[in-house]
Amino acid sequence: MAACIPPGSTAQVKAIPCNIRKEDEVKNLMSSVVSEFGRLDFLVNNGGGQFQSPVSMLSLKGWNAVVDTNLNGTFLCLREAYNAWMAENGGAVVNIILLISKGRPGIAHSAAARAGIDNLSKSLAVEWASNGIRINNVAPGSIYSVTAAENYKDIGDVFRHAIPFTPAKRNGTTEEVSAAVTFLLSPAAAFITGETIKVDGGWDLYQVPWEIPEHDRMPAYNWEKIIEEEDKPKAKL
Ligand SMILES: CCCCCCCCC/C=C/C(=O)SCCNC(=O)CCNC(=O)[C@H](O)C(C)(C)COP(=O)(O)OP(=O)(O)OC[C@H]1O[C@@H](n2cnc3c(N)ncnc32)[C@H](O)[C@@H]1OP(=O)(O)O
Ligand SMILES: NC(=O)C1=CN([C@@H]2O[C@H](COP(=O)(O)OP(=O)(O)OC[C@H]3O[C@@H](n4cnc5c(N)ncnc54)[C@H](OP(=O)(O)O)[C@@H]3O)[C@@H](O)[C@H]2O)C=CC1
Repeated sequence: MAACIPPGSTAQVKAIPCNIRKEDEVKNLMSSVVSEFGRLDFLVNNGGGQFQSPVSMLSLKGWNAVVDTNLNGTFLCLREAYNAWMAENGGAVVNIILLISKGRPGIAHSAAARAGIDNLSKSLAVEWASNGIRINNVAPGSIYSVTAAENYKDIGDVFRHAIPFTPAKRNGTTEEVSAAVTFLLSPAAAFITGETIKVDGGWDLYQVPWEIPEHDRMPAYNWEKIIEEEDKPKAKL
């Protein structure tokens, strides 16, 4: 990242290790930023992820790991950024979530956690408005990155698989996500809070990439049969 800073710029980059699941590490991260740079104007909650699994196969430990990372980690970062700086001085926050409007079969644990973040953002957009804090979400579609591809290599090429489900017929880029994040943090979004921007090439409006096997396990509602059952003599207790 430091190598990307143009010569002559006053921008600085500093890495501070932090596991967002650890309360003390999150507290240290936020207070270190304030003591090092004197302010904390923006927070982007980007850390997150999941593994693919049908819910029926999920252990509680696996569910907890994903909820802890995505929902609890975001909560801790929000609360500590507020305590360390934003309560007194305002700020702008962007949470990176998932496309969730149609559920996310296959990664339901993460979708549930991200839906929690989506709703948390709406609550905080109101709770923290008088502190001068705006909070929004970005929901990426299928965005190719070397690190994400490496994470899913065991279950096939998920990024190639996503292309037919994306009206734009391609994956997005990390720069296209950053553009939306930068907009939401900027004064250009001064009147936007509690909102989610999808950066998905139209994915969310299109199909859900989940095959439902043919089945007849959902019988139609049958009025006559219900009346018949109700007319039968009931057992006396
Ligand atoms: C439709 C198709 C969509 C396919 C998916 C397509 C998604 C595309 C859109 C989204 C893209 C992205 O998000 S890109 C982001 C890419 N990066 C990531 O996703 C990072 C993923 N990794 C993580 O965040 C973390 O490792 C995380 C998953 C939260 C687990 O945290 P921990 O390290 O603490 O947990 P672990 O100790 O590894 O595991 C705890 C338990 O979790 C379960 N567990 C962990 N990894 C597992 C795995 N691969 N398969 C099964 N179960 C697993 C086991 O029960 C583990 O217990 P034991 O059995 O006892 O070990
Ligand atoms: N790529 C895509 O198509 C999509 C991505 N997203 C989301 O976008 C975000 C960025 O993902 P992407 O860049 O693609 O993939 P990456 O795997 O590169 O990014 C995930 C990041 O989260 C960090 N992270 C995970 N757990 C923790 C933790 N406990 N504490 C601190 N940091 C943590 C990882 O850190 P480290 O490298 O140190 O492990 C990594 O930098 C994630 O939230 C992801 O779920 C959402 C939809 C689609």
